[in-house]
Amino acid sequence: ASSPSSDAEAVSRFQEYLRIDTAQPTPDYAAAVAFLRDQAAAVGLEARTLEFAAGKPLLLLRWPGRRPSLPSILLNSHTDVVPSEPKKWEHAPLSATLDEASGRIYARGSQDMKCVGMQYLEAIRRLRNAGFVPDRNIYVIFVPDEEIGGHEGVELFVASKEFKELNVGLVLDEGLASPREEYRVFYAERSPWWLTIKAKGAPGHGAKLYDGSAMENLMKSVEALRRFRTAQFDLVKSEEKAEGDVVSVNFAYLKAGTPTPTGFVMNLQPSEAEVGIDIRIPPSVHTEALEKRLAEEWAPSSRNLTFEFKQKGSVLDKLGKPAMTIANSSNPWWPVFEESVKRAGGKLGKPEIFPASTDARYFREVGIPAFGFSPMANTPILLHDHNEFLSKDEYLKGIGIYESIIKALATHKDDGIDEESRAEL
Ligand SMILES: CSCC[C@H](NC(C)=O)C(=O)O
Ligand SMILES: [Zn+2]
Ligand SMILES: [Zn+2]
Repeated sequence: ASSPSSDAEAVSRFQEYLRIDTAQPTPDYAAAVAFLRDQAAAVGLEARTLEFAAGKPLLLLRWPGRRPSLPSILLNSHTDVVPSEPKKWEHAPLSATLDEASGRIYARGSQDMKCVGMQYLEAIRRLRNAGFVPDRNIYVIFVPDEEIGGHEGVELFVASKEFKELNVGLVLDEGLASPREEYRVFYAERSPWWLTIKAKGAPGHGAKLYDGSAMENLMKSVEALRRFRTAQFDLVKSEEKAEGDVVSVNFAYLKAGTPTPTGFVMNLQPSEAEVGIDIRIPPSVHTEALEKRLAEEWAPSSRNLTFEFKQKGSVLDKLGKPAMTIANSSNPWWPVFEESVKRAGGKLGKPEIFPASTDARYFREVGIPAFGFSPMANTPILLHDHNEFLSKDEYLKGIGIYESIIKALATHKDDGIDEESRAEL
């Protein structure tokens, strides 16, 4: 159970974690893992640091269950965060300032997703203090590199023998804050495509109108992609489709021109131009069809354009079907999860497709069910934004929610989850 003094301690542990600079592209993973190992020791969990890529540690914690042959629960969080523009924040993003008047804790990672990692540990601390012993093994992992695609983090972990030995039955990973009273829960996600389109073209005088300049070639692509973007966005605005059910297109950067020490040459049409694009594709959309449009319509070689994928995620399982976790009672884990949230006083919205990307896709791809969930209600969605914050009270409420979830998931019942194990007995 919580008390005012234990709550204050939990909040200051959260702030301590937030103050460790794990921003991409140079996250201090060593400091994060050292801090988390201390936390794990204090909670009484076994710890192993695994390193599937040099300098990118993955911390694996274990709370042994009474019946270790049962499928286990894996609680995932990533230790890295996205960079920030400190000057544009009200409180420095590494300060983890607790604004006394509003109760908000400002920090990069306060929503995405240092909150969740620490809430898992705090919930386990409370359950252990109350004498609870899980039936299943409970694993907690703190993983690197999620924000840059997870290739040297969870992608390698899922392929490892260490992972197979865990016999994972269900994964919990990150969700999103909810401005409403209902928590959001996610059963699938869109595929991430990060790509560059490069244009070449004839250089020339800035006063001359001519066809085939690099900028003209590129802007035609940008215009076509914008038309597609508008059509998709209109479906969301008219509430015909949810955010996770349309293709999103956003421009990350534009690069062109001939630089000078003070700016750019203005009367010279450049011979090269480039745009960076972030595209997210729902599981229901055929990526082959989109790739065809990319090659023929958005970046045709006939207009001197080339494209390159920087990230080309897929959300397909081994059979080539969209990797989705069933979020109804035909998946025996679902009612256990759903009821445990309710029991702790939480309300759950309708399960959704996550609009961005998470490491959960790597687990779903190998057939392991995964729910995306971050218990932050009554909170604006500020991940990757300036002034990311989470209120102290929501943070503490989330610990109680995880206490209930972990307790329920850890407990073996005759609910269909452990049919195979029962047959063995
Ligand atoms: C392509 S992996 C990047 C992961 C990141 N996840 C979140 C939740 O912000 C994203 O969607 O951009
Ligand atoms: Zn995240
Ligand atoms: Zn993120």
